[in-house]
Amino acid sequence: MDGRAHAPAAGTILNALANERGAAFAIDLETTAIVSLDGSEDIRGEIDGAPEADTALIERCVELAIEEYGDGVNGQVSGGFVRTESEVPLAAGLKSSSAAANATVLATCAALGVEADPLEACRLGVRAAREVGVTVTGAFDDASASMLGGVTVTDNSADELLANEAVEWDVLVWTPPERAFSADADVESCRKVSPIADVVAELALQGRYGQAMSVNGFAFCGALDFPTGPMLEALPDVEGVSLSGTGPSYVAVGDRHVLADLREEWEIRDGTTWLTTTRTEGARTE
Ligand SMILES: Nc1ncnc2c1ncn2[C@@H]1O[C@H](COP(=O)(O)OP(=O)(O)O)[C@@H](O)[C@H]1O
Ligand SMILES: O=C(O)C1=C[C@@H](OP(=O)(O)O)[C@@H](O)[C@H](O)C1
Repeated sequence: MDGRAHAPAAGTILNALANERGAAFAIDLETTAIVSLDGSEDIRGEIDGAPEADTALIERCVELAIEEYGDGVNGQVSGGFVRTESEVPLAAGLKSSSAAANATVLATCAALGVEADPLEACRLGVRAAREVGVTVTGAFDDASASMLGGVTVTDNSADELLANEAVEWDVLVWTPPERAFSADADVESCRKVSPIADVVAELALQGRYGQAMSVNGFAFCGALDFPTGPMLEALPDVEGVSLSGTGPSYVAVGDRHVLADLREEWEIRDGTTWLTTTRTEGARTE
């Protein structure tokens, strides 16, 4: 019993580490999960190109999805194999963990021959992320953007969707070579910027996403000690620019020509850039 699914990565509008409200947008770079289910005792995970990386998240996603949706298979399925392939690096602030969890839950459902409700499937992946400790708030903001596409604004304390809007933007992403695991982020420092995060949440709920992003970027570069230089290179010509998640990537949105010029500046530094777009379609089964 095999299944395959894809889920997009995402960029940040509001980091939820300050007050548990977050906002994110899906981008056109994706993670694929391939799941094979059988009657074996255990679930084995593999991450393409990252043999040392922790596979607990995707293994727990398969396990929870079998528990939740496996009724019809009458004990024929107890274990299996899951493999992810990703266009974005892990722990770079581009929500690879949310994309991997969504793709894995949907691929498991496909293997079981079940069509899951997208938000239910998304909350299952968030539960797995909490259980294996790869998240601070559960990151329902990132997970819902990846599952539904477009922009989402959420309350991660209740895994509640506050807004979801399809947007068509050009997007520039820069990922430096370093990695920053969300679970290691300085949460106490992020909580200090919660009055600013409240303003960002209001801007996001009014649909003023670009301004929200830029305010978020300055606040969280300060809280997490990332440079504001890449933001100042982008402003004032872009619509919005921010540190994405807990870093180290930055994302900018705006006119494609402006982003192409900005890419030349960001490319002077080490790392990788992508000139891409938002995704209005979220995760999907093949
Ligand atoms: N493509 C992937 N496949 C499987 N697990 C992944 C993948 N990407 C991330 N993860 C899991 O999520 C953890 C990193 O999560 P996090 O620090 O939130 O990074 P990100 O910003 O990329 O989501 C990894 O240690 C790994 O357990
Ligand atoms: O673990 C978490 O609760 C979160 C991690 C951050 O994202 P990254 O995983 O991209 O760093 C942040 O943007 C998000 O709002 C909440």
